[in-house]
Amino acid sequence: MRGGQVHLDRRPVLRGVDLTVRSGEVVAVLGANGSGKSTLVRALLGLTPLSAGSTLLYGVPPARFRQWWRIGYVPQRLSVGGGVPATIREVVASGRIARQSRFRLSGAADAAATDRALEAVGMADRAGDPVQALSGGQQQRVLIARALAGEPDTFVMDEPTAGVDAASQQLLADTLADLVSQGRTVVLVAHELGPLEPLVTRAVVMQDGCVCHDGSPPKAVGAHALPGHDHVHPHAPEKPVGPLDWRPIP
Ligand SMILES: Nc1ncnc2c1ncn2[C@@H]1O[C@H](COP(=O)(O)OP(=O)(O)OP(=O)(O)O)[C@@H](O)[C@H]1O
Repeated sequence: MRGGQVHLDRRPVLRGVDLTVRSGEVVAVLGANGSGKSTLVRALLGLTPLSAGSTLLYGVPPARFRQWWRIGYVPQRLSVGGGVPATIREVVASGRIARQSRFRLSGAADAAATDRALEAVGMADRAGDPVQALSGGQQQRVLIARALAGEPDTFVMDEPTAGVDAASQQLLADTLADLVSQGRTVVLVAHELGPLEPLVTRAVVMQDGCVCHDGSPPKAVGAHALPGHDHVHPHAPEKPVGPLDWRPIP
């Protein structure tokens, strides 16, 4: 992206962003609520139109880009079934569509990739269940599996671990670590990196529609020590008081 600007409701939401993601990088897009993280990744992919500047996917403007199988996008918001009754397996298998054509419909390779993706998110035993019956975190795992099934070169994931339990977060981290070791590229939006933290090679921090930091990821602090971090944790435990908090005076 060069000089990328986005206006939503006539309000500037991206204010001139320059960002080049190179092959094999694992980029974490961090920042406070409303700083423009989701808008940035959507605009990078051409899903949200720019009001100024330009963006290229593998060197091609989104409107002319034809190799969509190379990109696996995991949106932030759920609506996996889109209101249409569908099983988990059907949604995950739809991740193969960009690889299919009028001349080559679904085959054995598609079924195998769908099976691997279901396995990777721990959903193989529920493949026949309707997606509508799943919790938010489970639906998020289905969206991740859909992207995995497409076997893309680049994953663009908007808060892939939001609402996802710790075991599934670790499963995702292990799967991504494998893919990264094979040279895949990852761009992920996150509030908390959690188990994904060791994978991250570069942090891009958004603040009020601008990139305010682009470089090495913070060490072992998640997003909390970064500028612009001010989001609220409604369920954050109170600091313990009493005997547990007691420390000897040196
Ligand atoms: N469809 C829309 N119309 C108008 N304003 C929007 C729209 N979508 C997002 N915005 C505004 O754009 C700004 C950036 O939103 P965005 O979702 O990109 O932020 P974010 O950093 O991803 O936030 P969060 O961490 O809460 O997901 C916010 O102020 C938001 O209110």
